[in-house]
This record gives sequence, structure tokens and C-alpha cells, in this order.
Amino acid sequence: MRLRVGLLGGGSWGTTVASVVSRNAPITLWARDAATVDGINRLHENHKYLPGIKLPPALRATADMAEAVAGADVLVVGVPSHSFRAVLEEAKRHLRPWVPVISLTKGLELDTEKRMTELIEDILPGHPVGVLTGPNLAREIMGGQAAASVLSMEDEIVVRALQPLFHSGLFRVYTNTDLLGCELGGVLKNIVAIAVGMGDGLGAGDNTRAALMTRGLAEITRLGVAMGGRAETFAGLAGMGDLIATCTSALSRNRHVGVELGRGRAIDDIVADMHMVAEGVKSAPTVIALARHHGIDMPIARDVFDATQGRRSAQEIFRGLLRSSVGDEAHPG
Ligand SMILES: NC(=O)C1=CN([C@@H]2O[C@H](COP(=O)(O)OP(=O)(O)OC[C@H]3O[C@@H](n4cnc5c(N)ncnc54)[C@H](O)[C@@H]3O)[C@@H](O)[C@H]2O)C=CC1
Ligand SMILES: O=C(CO)COP(=O)(O)O
Repeated sequence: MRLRVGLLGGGSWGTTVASVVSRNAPITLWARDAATVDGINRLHENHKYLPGIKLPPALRATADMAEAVAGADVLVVGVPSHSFRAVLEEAKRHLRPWVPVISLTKGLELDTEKRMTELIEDILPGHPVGVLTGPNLAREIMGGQAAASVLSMEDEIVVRALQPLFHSGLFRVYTNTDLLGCELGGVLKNIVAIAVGMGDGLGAGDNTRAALMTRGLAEITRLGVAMGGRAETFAGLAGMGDLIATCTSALSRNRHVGVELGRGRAIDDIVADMHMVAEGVKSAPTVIALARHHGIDMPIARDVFDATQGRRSAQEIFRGLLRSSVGDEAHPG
């Protein structure tokens, strides 16, 4: 029996994952914007989020959530973190029992500090939960360039059963049962990408970028392990892999925010000029709160928090970095 997939979210990543899945299974993509739905169905293009890219003709979109959800054997959710709860609450009215729910979203809920799979568990108890995450810039994947990703669920049998829905020759999907680690890797690398962008915007060198990425990964791993993730996950695709892609790609929205901060622009202006989401801006306060609860020192995240709150300029932060004390690489503090 072929599994039917419903995917919620017609942005760049939701549309990309729907295109990938459409090669393997019947899929219905829900987008709230009627013009986006019409463009996908009639012209096979998502003009707003992936302009100039042809989508597979098999990909069907709808503006009616019931149509995407009621017949789904697997539900995939790719709306930004600030909309995730509301969209799930609506999906709940149509979803059949026990359908697995996979998150594509690399953010945290601001008020509750929860991961997206924790929201799924709250709102849809009993449904198996998972994430698809890794170094996956949407435009490159739509351009047919090879990429690897991770499908993570705690149940090894379920994750293996769902892997073929997402895997293809050019989109290589590994499995991992460290759900918390994989999910946090995707959230936390956004913060480091903002820091790296700030350095790039200020004209810092390649050595500086390498130092920030390496120390950033150390921070990510410290918090992730304290929260219950496995250290090796943060050295894999969902950790280091995604960190490298996001910190070095001109396509990254989080890095873009950092670059503009480095050039001296105000955070509100940068965000107002973007029509896409940069999750790291929203998650920075939550990451700082999580670090505090777990007693983890995260100096890079603190700097990004200050910059994204408009408390200190990128220039002040970089001057401060050079003055801060350094200790044992493996045992900070
Ligand atoms: N674009 C990329 O390359 C990748 C993005 N991601 C993650 O995927 C998530 C979504 O990102 P993108 O698709 O890139 O964002 P985007 O900014 O391209 O699109 C966001 C989409 O969500 C929709 N949306 C927002 N609020 C909504 C609501 N209340 N109801 C219905 N739809 C709503 C918007 O209309 C838009 O279609 C983010 O958490 C991001 O970190 C993950 C991997 C790659
Ligand atoms: O998560 C991503 C790549 O894996 C996309 O990064 P941005 O959200 O910074 O564009």
C-alpha cells in the first residue's frame, strides 16, 4: 500500500520537501495563500518563495487544510515556529489517529521554550513524532544538487519505514533515533550562522569564521548533551553538517541577518526587508533561557542575543570577543 502524505506550509522549504516526496508518494501540499496554491497547480511554480523554479507536475496544492490532512497516512509540518501551534491545532480537527507527524521546522516556541516535536506531542498525543533536518538549503535541492538529510524518530522501526518517502538519488536521507539531538542541532546552528554573518559583514577573515564555527559547535554540543542529546549527533549531518551549510552559504537567511548587522543596519530594518523567516532571530532569547536552566555557558549565543535585541552593535561585540578570557578548549569555564 502506498502511503499518502499531507504537508502543511507552502514556503520555500515546505514546497521543496513536497517536491522531493512527490517522486515517492502521493502528496497534497497545504498553503494558506490562494495565489500560491493556484501557481503550484496551474503553472507548477511557487512564485513567492521559489521564483523561476519548475515544480514537479505531480505536486498538488490546496488551500483547504482538510483536503491535505484528512486522507494523510503521514503528516509533515513546515510552517515557521511562530505559527506551528496554531496550524497543528487546526490540523488536529482533520487528522486520523496514530498518523506520524514529522516537523521540518528549525525553531523553538517562544513562550514555552518547547521544541516543535514537543508541541506535536502536546497537541496530538499518541502520534509518533519526528524531524527531517540537515544541511538542506531549499534552492540548491530544487536546483538538483545532491544533499544529505536526517530523518529522526525515536522508534527505529517506524523511522526506517518512513525513510523511503523522503529518500532519492540526489536527496540522501539517513536515519537517526536521537530525536532531541537532531532537532536541537537544526535550531542552534541558526544562532551561530548569525554570529558568523556578523563577522563576514564586518570583513572578518576565514580564520575568524573557522574559530566561530568551531566554538559555536562546542556550545551547541554542550547544551544539546545537557538536554539529553547524544554528542555524536552534533558531529553529524544535523549538527556540524547543517552548521557548515548555514554559516557559509549566501542562501542562508540567518547568515544574511548577521551580515546586515555586521554592516551596521538595525535589526528591525533587516527583518522588515525580508519576506522569509530567519528562525535564529526568534529563538535567540529562548536558547539563552535554556542555557541558563541547564547551567551552560554560551558566549556566542549571548552575543547574538544582544545583537538581535539591538542591545550591542556587531562591532562592539567583536571588539569584546577579542578581550574575553580564553581557557582550556575542552573544559570551558
Ligand atoms: N528554506 C530552507 O532552506 C530551509 C528551511 N527550514 C526550516 O523550515 C521552516 C519553514 O521555513 P521556510 O519554508 O524556508 O520559510 P519561508 O519564509 O520560505 O515560508 C514560510 C511559509 O510559512 C507560511 N506560514 C507562516 N505562518 C503561517 C500560518 N499561520 N499558517 C499557514 N502558513 C503560514 C508562509 O505563508 C510561508 O508559506 C523554518 O523553520 C526553517 O528554519 C529547514 C531547512 C531548510
Ligand atoms: O536550515 C537551513 C539549511 O539547512 C536554512 O537556513 P536558513 O533558514 O538560515 O536559510
